[in-house]
Amino acid sequence: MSDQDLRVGLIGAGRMGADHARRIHERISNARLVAVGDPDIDRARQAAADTGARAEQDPFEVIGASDVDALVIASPGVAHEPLLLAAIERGVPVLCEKPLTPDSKSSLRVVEAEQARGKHLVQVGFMRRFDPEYVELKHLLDNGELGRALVLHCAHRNASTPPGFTSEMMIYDSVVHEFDTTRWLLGQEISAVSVRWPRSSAAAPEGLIDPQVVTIETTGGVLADVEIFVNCGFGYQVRCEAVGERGAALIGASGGPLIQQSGRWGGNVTEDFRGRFGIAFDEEFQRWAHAARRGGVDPTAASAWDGYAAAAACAAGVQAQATGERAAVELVDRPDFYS
Ligand SMILES: NC(=O)c1ccc[n+]([C@@H]2O[C@H](COP(=O)([O-])OP(=O)(O)OC[C@H]3O[C@@H](n4cnc5c(N)ncnc54)[C@H](O)[C@@H]3O)[C@@H](O)[C@H]2O)c1
Ligand SMILES: O[C@H]1[C@H](O)[C@@H](O)[C@H](O)[C@@H](O)[C@H]1O
Repeated sequence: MSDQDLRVGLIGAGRMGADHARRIHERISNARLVAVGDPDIDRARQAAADTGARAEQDPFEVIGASDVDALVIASPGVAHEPLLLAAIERGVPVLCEKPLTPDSKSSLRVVEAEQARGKHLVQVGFMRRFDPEYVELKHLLDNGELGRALVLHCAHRNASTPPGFTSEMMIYDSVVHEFDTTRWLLGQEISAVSVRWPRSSAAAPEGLIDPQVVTIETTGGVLADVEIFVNCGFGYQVRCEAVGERGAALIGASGGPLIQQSGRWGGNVTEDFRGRFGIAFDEEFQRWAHAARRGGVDPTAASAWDGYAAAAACAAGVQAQATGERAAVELVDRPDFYS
């Protein structure tokens, strides 16, 4: 620990926030956790325990604290907008968990507030951009080894959903990752979204149609299909196969080492995102801490604009889900500030 450390305030101390608290305390160099804010003070205390950080019930106390140099927001997506606007007003760098906000109008307000402040302060926690396999896939696409990309086949499976998880959340909380990876991998915007579904799994909670199949169209003429299955029961899987004119590449299909033991042959499936993307989260946070110590954001991470563009695709996805019709994505012109 040194006087030069980035002093981090964490907001939201649930599953993700508690994991980020440990990450900052144990693995991120030149950063230390100084405050944790959560309306559920017990959770704040639990996440702060053994880190030397204090716990606050009012998240805005953390945002306004003079000993906080930078913020991590890990409250639910519906709570992000007011927290982000307060952080931008204070002028501190913020790593906000995905989604930036659940809908495109509120995401646009965040983008406008950041522009008005005149400084890049917000980055969005689309951690797949830091996953070694995704990085390699992007490299293959960028250097043309697969030829021009034509199709992406994606599968996104969660073992189960927390209480209150809605059909819309399958889009703006889950498929939002594929909206971001599609834009990032291809360097193209999303132009339209369609959603269809097979018969629902008996394991789907009441009111949820699960799985669903989302089709993404891009401005460059690529099609991506996404199987989103959030109560698959067996674990966490995220796969992406890119098919190009001269080859195809698949990531996320291996389950680590091939094990033969006690009548069993095969690999492992991780329980949740913490196992599958642990390295990506660490890399994301280390680079963010480095940039935030200089008062800015990591240029390789998703910006507020990327968060807004993903939210606009989510809006089309939610509309397509409700109407059964293909929905076009409505996006404002990209300001020079984000070029
Ligand atoms: N990148 C990933 O793979 C990944 C994985 C899981 C969650 N997330 C994201 O992290 C965020 C949190 O998700 P989670 O699964 O930890 O949720 P969670 O429900 O487990 O925890 C959320 C916490 O935020 C607190 N909270 C609620 N309203 C708040 C407010 N206004 N201000 C501050 N705190 C508030 C709750 O009391 C709770 O402790 C979401 O944005 C989610 O999409 C990202
Ligand atoms: O909030 C979580 C998280 O973003 C996971 O990475 C994703 O797989 C889940 O579907 C989502 O609900």
